[in-house]
Amino acid sequence: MALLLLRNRKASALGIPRILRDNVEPFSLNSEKIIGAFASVDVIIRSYCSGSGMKKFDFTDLTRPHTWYPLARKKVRKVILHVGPTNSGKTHQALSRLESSSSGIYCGPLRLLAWEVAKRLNKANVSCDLITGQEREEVDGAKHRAVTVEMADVVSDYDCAVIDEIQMLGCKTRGFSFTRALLGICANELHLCGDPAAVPLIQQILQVTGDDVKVQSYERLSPLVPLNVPLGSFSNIQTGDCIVTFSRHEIYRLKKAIESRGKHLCSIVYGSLPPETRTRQATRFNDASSEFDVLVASDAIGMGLNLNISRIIFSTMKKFDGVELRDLTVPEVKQIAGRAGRYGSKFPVGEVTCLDSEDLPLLHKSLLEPSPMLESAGLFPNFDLIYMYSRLHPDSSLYGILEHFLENAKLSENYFFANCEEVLKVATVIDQLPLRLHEKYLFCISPVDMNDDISSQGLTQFATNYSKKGIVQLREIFTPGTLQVPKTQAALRELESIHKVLDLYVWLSFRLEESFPDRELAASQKAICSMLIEEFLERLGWQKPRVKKVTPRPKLNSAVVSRC
Ligand SMILES: Nc1ncnc2c1ncn2[C@@H]1O[C@H](COP(=O)(O)OP(=O)(O)OP(=O)(O)O)[C@@H](O)[C@H]1O
Ligand SMILES: [Mg+2]
Repeated sequence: MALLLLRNRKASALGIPRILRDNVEPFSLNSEKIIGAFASVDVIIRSYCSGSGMKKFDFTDLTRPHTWYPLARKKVRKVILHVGPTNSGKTHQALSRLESSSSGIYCGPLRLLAWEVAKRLNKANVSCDLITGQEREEVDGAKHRAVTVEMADVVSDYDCAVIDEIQMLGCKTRGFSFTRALLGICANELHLCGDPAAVPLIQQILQVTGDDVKVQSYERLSPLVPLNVPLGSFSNIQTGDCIVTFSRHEIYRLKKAIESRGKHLCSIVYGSLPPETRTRQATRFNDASSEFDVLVASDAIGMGLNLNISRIIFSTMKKFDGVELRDLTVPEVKQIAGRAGRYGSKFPVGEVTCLDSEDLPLLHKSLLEPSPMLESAGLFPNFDLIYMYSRLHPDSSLYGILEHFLENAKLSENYFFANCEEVLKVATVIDQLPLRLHEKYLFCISPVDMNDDISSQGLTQFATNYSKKGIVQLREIFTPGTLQVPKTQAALRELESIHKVLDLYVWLSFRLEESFPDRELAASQKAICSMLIEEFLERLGWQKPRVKKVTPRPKLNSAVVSRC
């Protein structure tokens, strides 16, 4: 096994799932900025706590979050809400405006969407950087950037900004990053794309900012037809079908069941596949000349993506949400179904059905119902507030500070406090280490999956080594040259986890550059992981007994593996 596991396995029992995972950047942790910001924060604290006119400042008062972003508040932003059903051209319209702007930023919920946008802008000769928690692809002279929403920049001035899938501000875990982008981005024009269910809440939130808000409504560009007959049997699968399920085990089972009939080959997309593997699988499905003409996917395809899907088939209408097996919600059904028959794809009409007839009534009902109106948006204190609070309570652990915020935070009715259960779990581990507050905070918001043993051990090992030596060599936790094509599902799962640890190293290397010096090695090992996973996917299931016409891709070279 490539990872040298922790001696103390206790840490792995602390599960940190995916909450504030995709790198929240409410505070840029680069040393110069930290010192500068801390100095100004100290001035604020002194001014509140010194002298006879001392006034007690309540740092847990989060009722006026729009005041956290003074740069954005200097402008009256022209906010355009592009709302309508899926596949109605909302994002397209906002991107057209972004393309013609003198400078701009696109913020999306998925790396895949940010990639798509950077590609589109660069193709249109508008130089555009791609910035996600783990990637920085900078283009010379670029004045535009496509980012994942957690990387939204609230300290620069843009001509135009786009926040895609804005209804996600109601998401319990990631919502606060959308709120931060909504309140904090400083731009002349701010385009928000999403579900009409978010309109009243956004209008209410922006009442206090003084922005000029307009709503532009859209209709679906091509029809989406709910079918009255279920798929019934896999022998009815056709080219362009996408079958949706929510467990990894089911995805592999369905791929095998479809391919064993000898008519179709399946690409697969699910959340824990490395993002680059997901992109290649989706691209291969989209490519009309590829033999991979069917897609088996989880709801990882559910947001904003443009795929060549003719028919969505729900293999189930239930999903395990970490607590219980529940029915899919109306927005989930609409989002997923909305991937069929995208305008401009080779399928002008989209269809949607279920595998079993008993699921059809819920599908039909969900497609007819409007999404429930959003009532509040996520909020989380930025690092400045946490730091200020810590200065007044110097003995508090990060866990203690966060817990205090959680219990005492005062919010207006438009907001809810982000679910930070998972961050608290990391804080209990990190608080054991002799680290400064901002370092602890950084590890707490890193993209670690503490539900995953290997991933959580990776984080603990990185933080422990960092606290002891100030430098973390990748080789201390990872032995290059030991990666292999997985032969079993368990080995595949392990390789996916190793990919997550390498991804975490790369994430940390962008924030603690000198202390995590092996970014290139980690990135190259990550690439090898995804190639090996793809190798596994290709070997899996039934293969047509003839020469395959597959798009050339780098062959796995064992010499490369052992050299790295
Ligand atoms: N005016 C247009 N001209 C050409 N293509 C368009 C136009 N409007 C939309 N499209 C294309 O139609 C497809 C769907 O558009 P878009 O992605 O903007 O929809 P959307 O409303 O954002 O959907 P979703 O809610 O699923 O994100 C895209 O491939 C887009 O490029
Ligand atoms: Mg869109």
